[in-house]
Amino acid sequence: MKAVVSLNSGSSSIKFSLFAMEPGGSLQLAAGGKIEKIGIVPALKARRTDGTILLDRTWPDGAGLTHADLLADLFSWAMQHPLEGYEIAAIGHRIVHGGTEFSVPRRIDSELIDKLEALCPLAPLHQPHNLAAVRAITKLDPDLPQVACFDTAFHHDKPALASRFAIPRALHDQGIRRYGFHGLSYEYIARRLAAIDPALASGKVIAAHLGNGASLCAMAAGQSVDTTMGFTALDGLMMGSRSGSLDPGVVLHLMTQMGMGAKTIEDMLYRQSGLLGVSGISSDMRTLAASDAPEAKEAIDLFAWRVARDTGALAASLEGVDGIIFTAGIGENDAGMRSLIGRRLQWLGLEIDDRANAAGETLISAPESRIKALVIPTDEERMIAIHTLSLLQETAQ
Ligand SMILES: Nc1ncnc2c1ncn2[C@@H]1O[C@H](COP(=O)(O)OP(=O)(O)O)[C@@H](O)[C@H]1O
Ligand SMILES: CC(=O)OP(=O)(O)O
Ligand SMILES: [Mg+2]
Repeated sequence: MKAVVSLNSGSSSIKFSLFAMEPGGSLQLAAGGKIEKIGIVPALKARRTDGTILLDRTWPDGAGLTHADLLADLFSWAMQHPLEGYEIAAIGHRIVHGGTEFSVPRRIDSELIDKLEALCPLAPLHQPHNLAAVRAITKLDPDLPQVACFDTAFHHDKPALASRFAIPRALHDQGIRRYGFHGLSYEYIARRLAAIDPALASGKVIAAHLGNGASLCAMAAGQSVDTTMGFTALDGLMMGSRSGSLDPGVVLHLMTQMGMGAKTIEDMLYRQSGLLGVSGISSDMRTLAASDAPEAKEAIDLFAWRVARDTGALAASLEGVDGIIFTAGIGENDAGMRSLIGRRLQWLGLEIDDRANAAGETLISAPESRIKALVIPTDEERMIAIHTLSLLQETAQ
């Protein structure tokens, strides 16, 4: 049977899935897995949908292994152990930055790769890894169709005001504007919410994608109207190792008063800040949650405070809010964090049902809550596969 493979290189993880193309046109997950904790202790797990473990590996001394090293390992394993019964028809990739030019999925060719390469400085934790995977596959099989699915695309049509920085117009015209990211995740959440709670999906919703990268998206009737990330995925919320929004005066001070160069500042803001910088312990929320150190607690509290503060800002963008959705690694799994955020949003009328929250149910708000809260696991890989398949079908016609 023909299949589509999705590759999603995040900042701390590489997620992958193989979807069988069913005769009726639907996509059936056949196998999938992830490499997580890249840069700390990488761990790889892959399993078939029936639960059979295909691969289970950790690299205890692998803090220095890059996305490219781990991808090379994964590809060489996949070449030696092809899933019997499946013929790969195409590979879809999450490409974090599409810039001003790319707002719909595109078939990848060398010209597109060159244009996307130029955007690497705007997403140093993602774009180089995304393109490294594209190139590695081109080398293995130059004729295999590959499709780029952009994280920025979902936000492309948000209102003009939400796309503009208050800087000279000419810079906006040159592309220095608020793009927004995690779009494949939000697109998937919008679709799932329409199936789970259509009335809520047609209202005003704030989705919180809280993973190693973290952002919020304000959605009106399933469309993005505002989001916390901007020109780059450094903006907005505090993240695993990223600072999130920062007074731009700090950057000027670091340069002019402390003699720091651009590369040093980039490393500090992207790789040494966020949960890692504030705790001094780890960028990984599980490690902080298990720690007794006051610095770990402060990092966790700051994370929750920043989420609550920006939720207030997006509620103002939306002029109201009917529901909040938690998703991604922290949002889906960390009931303690959801509870901390929930408490800070009581003023908005949110009442978390502690039992439902601890049990990891879908609806975690209490019946008397004025706004709903839901936990919906994201599936960027499925969204990538859906786009890849529809592009294949369009070009085949
Ligand atoms: N059970 C859990 N409890 C708390 N945090 C978790 C849990 N599982 C994963 N996380 C956190 O989720 C984050 C990774 O999220 P993920 O969405 O997988 O990252 P990426 O942005 O790399 O795709 C890490 O901070 C990790 O500690
Ligand atoms: C855009 C972004 O931050 O992605 P991730 O959460 O996968 O790092
Ligand atoms: Mg991610």
